Amino acid sequence: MLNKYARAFFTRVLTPFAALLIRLGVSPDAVTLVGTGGVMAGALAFYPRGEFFWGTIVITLFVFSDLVDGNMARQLGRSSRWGAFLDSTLDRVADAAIFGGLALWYAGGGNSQVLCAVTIFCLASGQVVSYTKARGESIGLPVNVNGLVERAERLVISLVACGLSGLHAFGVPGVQHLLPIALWAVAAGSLVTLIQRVVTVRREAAEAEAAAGGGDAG
Ligand SMILES: CCCCCCCC/C=C\CCCCCCCC(=O)OC[C@H](COP(=O)(O)O[C@@H]1[C@H](O)[C@H](OP(=O)(O)O)[C@@H](O)[C@H](O)[C@H]1O)OC(=O)CCCCCCC/C=C\CCCCCCCC
Ligand SMILES: Nc1ccn([C@@H]2O[C@H](COP(=O)(O)O)[C@@H](O)[C@H]2O)c(=O)n1
Ligand SMILES: [Mg+2]
Ligand SMILES: [Mg+2]
Repeated sequence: MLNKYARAFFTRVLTPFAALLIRLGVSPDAVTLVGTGGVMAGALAFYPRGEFFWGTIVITLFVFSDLVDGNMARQLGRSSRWGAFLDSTLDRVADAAIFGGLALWYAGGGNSQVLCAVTIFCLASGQVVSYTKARGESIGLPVNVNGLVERAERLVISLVACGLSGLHAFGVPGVQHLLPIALWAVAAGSLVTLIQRVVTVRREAAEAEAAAGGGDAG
C-alpha cells in the first residue's frame, strides 16, 4: 500500500537530493552500500542495548537511501540488473540487522523470551515474504500480489513504534508498550502476507501449467 501511494510523494521529495549526489559524482551503488551500512550500524549499536530512540534516528537517516539509489539510477538512465540484485539483497541484510538488533535486546536486557521469539518471527517471515516473490518471478510467474504488509509497512510500523518507545527513556510514560504491540502486528501481518503470496503463486503456477498443457488440462 505504502509502496503504491507513498512512493510517488517520496520520489518528488528526494529527486533534488538524488540529483545533487549525481552532480557530486556519487554512484547509486555507493548509496546502496553506505545506506545499508548505516542502517546496520544504527540497529546493531543501539537496539541490543535498548537505546531505541537514538537507534531509530540513525536508521531513519540511512533507510531512505533505499529510495535515493533507485532514483539516481533512473535519473542517470542506468537502472541495471546488477543494481536491482544489489538493492534487493542488501534490503534483506538491513532488515536482518533491524529485527536481529531488537531480538538481541529481548534476549538480554529486555528479558522477554516471548518478545524475542516474536521478533525472530518478524525477521524470518519478512525474509520469506520477499523470497516468495523473488522465487516465483525466477520460475517465470508474474506473482501479481503484494499483500497486506510489504517491506515499507514492516519498516514504518516497526521504526515508528521503536522511535516512540525510545521516548520512555526520556520520561514519557506508557510509550514503551508501543514496540511490543507493533512487533505482534508486524508478525501477524507478515503471516497473512505470506499466505496471500503462496496462494497466488500456487494459482499462477496451476494456470501456467494448464496453459502449457493445452487440451490435457481441460
Ligand atoms: C519523536 C519521535 C521519534 C521517532 C523518530 C523516528 C520515526 C521513524 C519514522 C519513520 C521511519 C520510517 C522510514 C521507513 C522508510 C522506508 C523506506 C524504504 O526503504 O522503503 C523501501 C520500499 C521498498 O523498496 P524496494 O523496491 O527497493 O524493495 C523491494 C522490497 O524490499 C521487496 O520486499 P517485499 O515488499 O516483497 O517484502 C522485495 O521483494 C524486493 O526485492 C525489493 O526490491 O520502498 C517503498 O516501499 C516506497 C515507499 C516508502 C514509503 C516510506 C514511508 C515513510 C512514511 C512515513 C514516515 C512517517 C514518519 C512519522 C514519524 C512519526 C514519529 C513520531
Ligand atoms: N544501486 C542501485 C540501486 C537500484 N537500482 C535500480 O533501482 C531499482 C530499485 O529502485 P528503488 O527506488 O526501489 O530503490 C532497482 O530495481 C534497479 O533497477 C540500480 O540500478 N542500482
Ligand atoms: Mg533502493
Ligand atoms: Mg530496496
